[in-house]
Parts: sequence; C-alpha cells; structure tokens
Amino acid sequence: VRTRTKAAASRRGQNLPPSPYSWPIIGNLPYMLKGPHIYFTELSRFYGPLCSVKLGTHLFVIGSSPLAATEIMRAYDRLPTYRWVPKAGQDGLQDYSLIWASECTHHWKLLRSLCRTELFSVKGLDSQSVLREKNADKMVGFLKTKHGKVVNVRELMFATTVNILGNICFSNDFVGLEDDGKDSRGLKRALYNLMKLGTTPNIADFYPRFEGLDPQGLKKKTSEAMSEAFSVWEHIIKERRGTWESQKGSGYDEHDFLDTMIRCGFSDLQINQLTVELFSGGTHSTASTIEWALAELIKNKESMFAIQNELAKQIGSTTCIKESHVSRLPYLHACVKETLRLHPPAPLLHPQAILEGCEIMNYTVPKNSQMILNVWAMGRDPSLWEDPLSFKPERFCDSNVDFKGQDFKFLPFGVGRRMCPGYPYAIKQIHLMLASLVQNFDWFLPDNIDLSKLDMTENFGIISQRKKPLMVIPKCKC
Ligand code: HEM
Repeated sequence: VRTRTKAAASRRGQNLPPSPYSWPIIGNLPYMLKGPHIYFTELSRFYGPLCSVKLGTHLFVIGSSPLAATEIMRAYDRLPTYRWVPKAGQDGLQDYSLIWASECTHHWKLLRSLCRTELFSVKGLDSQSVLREKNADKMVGFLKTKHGKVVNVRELMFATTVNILGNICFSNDFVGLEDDGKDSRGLKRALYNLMKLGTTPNIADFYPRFEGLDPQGLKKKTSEAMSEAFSVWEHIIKERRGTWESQKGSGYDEHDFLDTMIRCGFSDLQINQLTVELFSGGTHSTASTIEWALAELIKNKESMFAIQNELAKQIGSTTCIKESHVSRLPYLHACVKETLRLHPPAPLLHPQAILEGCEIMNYTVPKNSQMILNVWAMGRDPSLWEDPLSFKPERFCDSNVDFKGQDFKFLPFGVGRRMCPGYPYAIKQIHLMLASLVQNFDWFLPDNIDLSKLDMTENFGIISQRKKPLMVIPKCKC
C-alpha cells in the first residue's frame, strides 16, 4: 500500500490528519471491503489516533483514542454539525425520524423525550419487567423442548427481542420462536432487509453526482421494507384508533406505547417510522450481544464457572430469575461489559459532518469533513486495556468504568446528544436473558467439538455480528 504521510499532507499547505495514499476517484473505498472498522483500526495503529481517509469524494476523519473522542465531542458542542444520513434512508419521512434526523430538530427532541419518559424511564422500565420476564420464561420453556438438539441462538434471541418490543409497543407477539423459516407476518424479513440495506455500501453516498439517483435500488428497497413492516401492524393501529374514538371522554386507560403515540397525536406514518426505528435499533443489537456473550462464556470455561457459581449462590438453581435479582450479580454485569468491549454492535459511531473547519489534536479538519469514532478500535487498544483480545470480565469487577458515555475508552452505546436512548432497556434485557440461559442449561457444540475451538469470526459489516450464527446444544440442568 502506497502511503502519504502527515509530512506529505503538510507539504500541500494543510496539516490534515495523516492518511494513506488515496486513489483518484475511488479514494480508499476498495480497502473498506475487509470491514470499515478493521481497516480504520489498522490505519490508526499506523498513523495514530486521528487519521483520515477519502471515500469517494468525501473526507472522513477517524478518531480512535479517548483523547481524539474528547476533542471531537468538544468540536460537536461548539460548532454546527449534521448527521450523515445514508441516501437509502432519505425519503419524505426523514422529518419524522429519530435515528436519521440529520439535525437535532424540534421533532427529534420530542421523540427523544417521549422515549426517555415513556419507554426508558425507571417507571417505564419497571412496568415492562413483567413482559421481559414472561418472554424469558417462554424462551427457557422452548429451549427445554430442544434438550440435546442443535439450536440457532441468534434466531431465538432475535425472535425473543422482537416479541418483547412487540408487546411493549403493540401488545402483540409478532414472531414464533421456532427457527423454521416461517415468518407469517413478514416482520423478521423486513427487519433483516432493513439491516442488510443499511449496511450495504451505496455509491450514491460517496459521489454527489449520483445523489438524485438510486443506482443500486437501495432507496427503493428500503422504502419497500418499511412498508412491509408497516403492513404487520397497520390493522392494529386502525383498530386501536377505533377504540380511542369509541371511548372518547370515558377515561381510556393506556395499555402500550401505541396508545401513548395516539394520545400524542401521531399520524400513522409517524407511528410507523418511530416503531420501525425502535425495532431496527433495538433488536439485532441486543440479540447479537446476547449471542456473543453466550459464545464467549462457552469458549471461556473459567468465566462460565464463575457466572454459574454466582447464580447458584445468589439465586439458587430452582428459583426463576427475575429482574429484581440482577443487582445481586456483579459478575454477570462484568461479563456483559466485557462482551460489549470486544464486540460492540455499533463498532463505528455514526458520522457527523462538521460544517466549519476546525483544529482537532493539532490537525486541521476541513469544513464538511465527516467525523467517525472507532469504538471497536478503542475496545481492543493494548494501551488502554491489558491483554485486550482476551475475554476477562474480571477487569470490570473492581472498576468504575461504565458504558454511560462518561468513559471515553468504552463507548458501546455512544456518547453525547445522539447516545443510544435505549441503553437502560437493552441492558435489562441482556442481563435477564443471559442469566436465564446460563442458569437453566449447560451448553455443548455439535459433533462433540471442543468448546475452546468455537469459531469467533466476525462479520465484516457496519453492524458487528458473528459471521456464523451460534449453533449450540442446550442440556437442561433440571
Ligand atoms: C446492545 C444494545 C444496543 C447498542 C450497543 C446500541 C448502540 C447504539 C449506539 C452506539 C447509538 C449511537 C450511534 C451514534 O452516535 O452514532 C445508538 C443510537 C440509537 N439507539 Fe441504540 N443500541 C442498543 C440498543 C437499543 C435499543 C434496545 C433501542 C430501542 C428499543 C435503541 C434505539 C436507538 C435509537 C433510537 C438510536 C438513535 C438515537 C439518536 O440518533 O438520537 N438502541 N444505539
């Protein structure tokens, strides 16, 4: 690889963050094939914690250290910025969007505040615990029927997370737990498609001349997947509006988040946009974290023993785990943090463009540069973590490092204004599901493969998942 160093950039009169050689027209796009977060991590190891790459016609500046993150966040606070929105996600509904709002508009603030107060507040979370516990019991019951048989953990976790959110939003189970390819209502397919489309590199994102076009048809397919999701709950919204209408004035009790949105005067399109975003943001990410955590525990026997001992000591083997037990399980908390350190579902925090030129870490960042934080690189940096590639939950046992956006070396849920609003909900769900899986079952690999040989290869995409779904055999302890 031909390289262009900081000195070369300076020669051109700009003290840009150092970057590799960039090919005419395509820039550094071809190297992204190995996985953007991996390519950016290699660059940061070579060029330092702030470097830049040209992707198509855009300059991306990548921060990969707590100091770079601090300076980038400071720049976000004092300068005008906007979130880079993939062209496939840009349609007439963007004004109603939470994830894809390019600026912190009035409507974005309203959506964040609605989520914060109704879904993710302490009161909201407490009122949902019965739903999460019911679904955890269902999952355990289902796995008991699979004693000794191979199970696709990703599919099961995905179905469970979809159903929990389905109950919170629409009082409805939308998918079955059986991994038999059946998806009668089409929601699984729509959500998988949205994830796939959201992570497919789009020529229109990198070259302004394609801006008005849709050369790969990604925008059209995204809009079709949105409509497919809408068709799953369209009739529920219609019926519920009817109920509201008929009970006007007689003090109707709200049952779920749909009622809240109707009370707030949301149109059907607004309801669809917000719920699709909650499902897309909240299901794959949570399911993938549980899948990685179980895989790490299966591979690392000592950690599995430690968590099993903690559960046996604090809760016992016959008591069904409730959310109220989880605070007694510090090793479980450490295992989840360690999983998020090694396998953050969002390895790169979404780019925001800085509209004015600025100085970051003594480099000149030109106006309109897209800024990215490489959370994946920071989680594996040997200068920040001892033995960073090993799964060692103990590192979090006597430490105050947390994922709430204050510790810049550990940002699985992001940081600042656009930090994940759903993190308290996600964490509750991950703790409960993982504890239930470990308490009730011993886990084996098919064909008696040695557990330490479990393949941990990652999928190279914008969302970090295991390359192959975790296929394992549960053996019921009871
Ligand atoms: C392990 C689980 C999860 C992880 C690791 C995660 C991670 C993230 C991250 C890193 C961001 C910020 C992206 C950025 O700044 O570039 C984000 C944003 C977001 N997340 Fe999550 N998330 C998780 C679960 C959830 C859940 C359960 C929900 C809702 C049910 C949710 C809804 C959202 C939404 C709506 C945003 C956009 C916020 C905005 O732009 O204002 N996430 N998430």
